[in-house]
Amino acid sequence: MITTWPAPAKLNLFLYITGRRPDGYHNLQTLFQFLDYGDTLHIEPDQSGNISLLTPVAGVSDEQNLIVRAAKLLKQAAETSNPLLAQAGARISIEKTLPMGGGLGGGSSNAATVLVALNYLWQCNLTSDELAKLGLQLGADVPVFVEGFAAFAEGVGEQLQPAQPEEKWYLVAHPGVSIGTPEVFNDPGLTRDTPVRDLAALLAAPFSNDCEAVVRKRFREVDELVSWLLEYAPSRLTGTGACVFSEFDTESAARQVLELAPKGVRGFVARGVNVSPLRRTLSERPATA
Ligand SMILES: C[C@@](CO)(OP(=O)(O)O)[C@H](O)COP(=O)(O)OP(=O)(O)OC[C@H]1O[C@@H](n2ccc(N)nc2=O)[C@H](O)[C@@H]1O
Ligand SMILES: Nc1ncnc2c1ncn2[C@@H]1O[C@H](COP(=O)(O)OP(=O)(O)O)[C@@H](O)[C@H]1O
Repeated sequence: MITTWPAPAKLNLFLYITGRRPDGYHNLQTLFQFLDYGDTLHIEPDQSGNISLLTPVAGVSDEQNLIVRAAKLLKQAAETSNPLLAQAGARISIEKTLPMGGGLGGGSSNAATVLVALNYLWQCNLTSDELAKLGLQLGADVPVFVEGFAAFAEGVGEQLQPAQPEEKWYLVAHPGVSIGTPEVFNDPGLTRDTPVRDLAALLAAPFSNDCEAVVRKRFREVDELVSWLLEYAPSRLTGTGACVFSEFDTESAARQVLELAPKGVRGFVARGVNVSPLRRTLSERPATA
């Protein structure tokens, strides 16, 4: 039977870089919230022993695709305690809506959805925390998508504590450029020494993103988009970009600004949600597949 699962986007409502680890990764303090908007995966479990992706993603080979890598990783991990899972297979297709390299976490969200969905469909019985730990091998953002609650994150993004930011409406705008995460983290001009603060202090201060200055400097398109949006609402970069978001109290206020968007700017309006659409979908399914 084909089953359908959401892979939502995330926003980094704030993002501060507090240091660089010996392995080159950066320590962060960031506030994640999900959007009620994203990709959709269709997954048909079978007994073929194979993982097939029926809809290749442009520019990403199947071996590199986080969808396929997540399915193989789960199968390998679950087989060690249940050899019957050697027969487990799946046919997966994706309706890709989220821009790649957009700072919306699309690839990480795809991986998390595959982990959560196949854990359910194959009845692997891994806990969310075990799945999140597996997911971290695929990307720093995967654990928050697996757990599925809005969270304050530290470490490289894997130390999570639940948070309840206000669920605002967002206009998310894409300036038409793709930005690789490593490109931003390798920039010599990046602020890497923001002092560590506790969550209460961070919530009380104006929210900002330490990546924004270098991204605006490197990409004129992002710089112009932020300047334009700031005329209407509080606006900033998500993750390492390229997307920029503006916050509004109502959907109609966000839509009014989207209608005025300059040529070349694509965008959408979505609600911020503290329980991810993936978690909601899972909780609505029968206890066993
Ligand atoms: C910084 C964030 C904020 O959400 O940016 P976005 O990618 O969403 O824009 C994420 O944590 C990114 O997570 P993710 O996209 O999964 O990154 P990964 O694949 O783990 O790492 C890609 C590369 O970025 C750098 N990197 C990533 C995360 C981190 N905390 N420090 C780093 O220095 C490393 O060079 C790494 O090789
Ligand atoms: N299923 C997938 N969807 C999107 N990107 C993927 C996927 N699998 C691997 N990738 C790779 O991950 C990179 C980051 O993509 P994405 O997560 O969408 O951006 P970001 O981390 O900026 O939010 C892409 O440029 C692509 O090379």
